Amino acid sequence: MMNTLYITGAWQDGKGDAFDSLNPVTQQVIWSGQSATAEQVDAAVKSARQAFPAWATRSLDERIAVLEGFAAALKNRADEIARCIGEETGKPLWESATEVTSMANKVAISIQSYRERTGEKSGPLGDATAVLRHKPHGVVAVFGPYNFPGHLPNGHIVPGLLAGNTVVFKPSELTPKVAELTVQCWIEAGLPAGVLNLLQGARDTGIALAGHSGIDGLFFTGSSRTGNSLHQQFAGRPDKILALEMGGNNPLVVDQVADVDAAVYTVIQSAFISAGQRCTCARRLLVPEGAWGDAFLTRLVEVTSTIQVGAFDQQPAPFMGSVISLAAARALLDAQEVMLANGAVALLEMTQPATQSALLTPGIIDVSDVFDREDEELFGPLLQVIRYADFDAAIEEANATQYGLAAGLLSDSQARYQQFWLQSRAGIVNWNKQLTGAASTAPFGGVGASGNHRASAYYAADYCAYPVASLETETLALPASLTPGITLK
Ligand SMILES: NC(=O)C1=CN([C@@H]2O[C@H](COP(=O)(O)OP(=O)(O)OC[C@H]3O[C@@H](n4cnc5c(N)ncnc54)[C@H](O)[C@@H]3O)[C@@H](O)[C@H]2O)C=CC1
Ligand SMILES: O=C(O)CCC(=O)N[C@@H](CCC(=O)O)C(=O)O
Repeated sequence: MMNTLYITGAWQDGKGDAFDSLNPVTQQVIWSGQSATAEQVDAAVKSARQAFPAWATRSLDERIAVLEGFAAALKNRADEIARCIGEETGKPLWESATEVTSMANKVAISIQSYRERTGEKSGPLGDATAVLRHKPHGVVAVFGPYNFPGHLPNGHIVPGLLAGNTVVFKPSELTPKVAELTVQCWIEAGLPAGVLNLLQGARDTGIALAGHSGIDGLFFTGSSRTGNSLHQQFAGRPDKILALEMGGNNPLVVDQVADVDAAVYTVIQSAFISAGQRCTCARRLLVPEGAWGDAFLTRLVEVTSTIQVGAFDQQPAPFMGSVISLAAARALLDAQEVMLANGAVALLEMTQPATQSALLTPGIIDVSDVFDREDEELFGPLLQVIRYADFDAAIEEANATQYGLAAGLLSDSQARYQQFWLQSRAGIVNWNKQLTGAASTAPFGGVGASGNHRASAYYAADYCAYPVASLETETLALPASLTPGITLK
């Protein structure tokens, strides 16, 4: 147990509670360490503060060179990092590899976005020049979730550093090893000491970092519950920037389409990729009442029951790996049990083939007759079906959520899509495409309980810097005509 925190360019032991990271399928310990204490949180924030002026005043090209070095380090170690993601989260290797690619691609996309959204602009205004430039906030905390332990914190860290901020990174306590490897790549890229600091730990470490008076902002990806408590912690601090990317209870509406198998495939990609552990996953599938809807569901269940579930390195490769932990598996099974007790019908029951492994088989349950359905995100491979009488009712049901991250329609009718797009309240609205797999070249964020109007991905540049408007002229001179009431004698 050593060297798990990275502060002022040096690895050091955590002095707080000990914790382990487990392979969710085998329960083998793959990382052990101790969390940061409040003193170590303080040291990390001070380290970032000290490093800030020099990093912020480096030229953009110098910062870009370090970022490009980081992308190169990721590519050099791509197999090792993908393996680590697979081992720590349970994600199949093919999928973990795409996560590393997304991390490396984030660099070029962030540079383009920085130039386009927060670059420099100028033009004549009267006898002066009006200039728009952007400045970094200072020291920012980045909090990551476990489901994309590399890609999602990276989506805050890369644009944050590019803009000139220094960072204190607190990854999920369920994925400390991926975070450690990521920081090693930054070190290989030559990032100066103090510019990025790593604090390992769980909720208490997070609370200490979020409440530290020395941070200028916090960029968060995680659950709505944690995001809400951070928002409360930031109450009365309009001087600090808070970007919250949170969960969803995403609807996918199926209309009576011609290509049933294409619809089935798209539903599976939306609901069960990453074992249902994406914030964009479809949680509620809205299917028309009647014979066509019955036949569609029969086919969906038939194909879903053939989905291969297995360990991250199983060959041939599975489509779905495990959920993150035995505790998460238990909570999902309990939630299914409660819904079944409340009148839901299992079309395909989600099961746990082995009690000491977090592998779950995909489940589909019809909750149409459940009275007072809970509007909660169930973060796993459990899809809830709701039957609808007509298209207006489907849209009403789709919007019946406190969240507003993603919503989708599978339909052969453009007119229906236009209606759906106009009436949907969500930050991602797709037509005949899976809900998951959003592009980093587009903004990414939700409304309602899914976010606080600070979209990430391509728009992350916006919350990483603030605009400074200047009126400039090299010569200080009197105007041609003076304002009435002033006399210069
Ligand atoms: N909108 C988006 O971009 C995305 C949202 N998510 C959401 O993330 C969730 C899954 O990730 P989890 O790791 O379970 O999220 P989580 O909210 O449990 O944890 C996220 C981070 O916050 C920390 N944390 C937990 N409680 C805290 C507290 N009270 N104060 C400060 N920090 C605290 C955790 O240690 C972790 O680093 C899902 O709800 C999912 O929908 C995941 C990916 C993308
Ligand atoms: O952040 C980006 O660069 C683009 C958004 C993205 O990658 N979204 C993914 C993952 C979101 C999640 O964890 O759930 C997606 O839409 O599948």
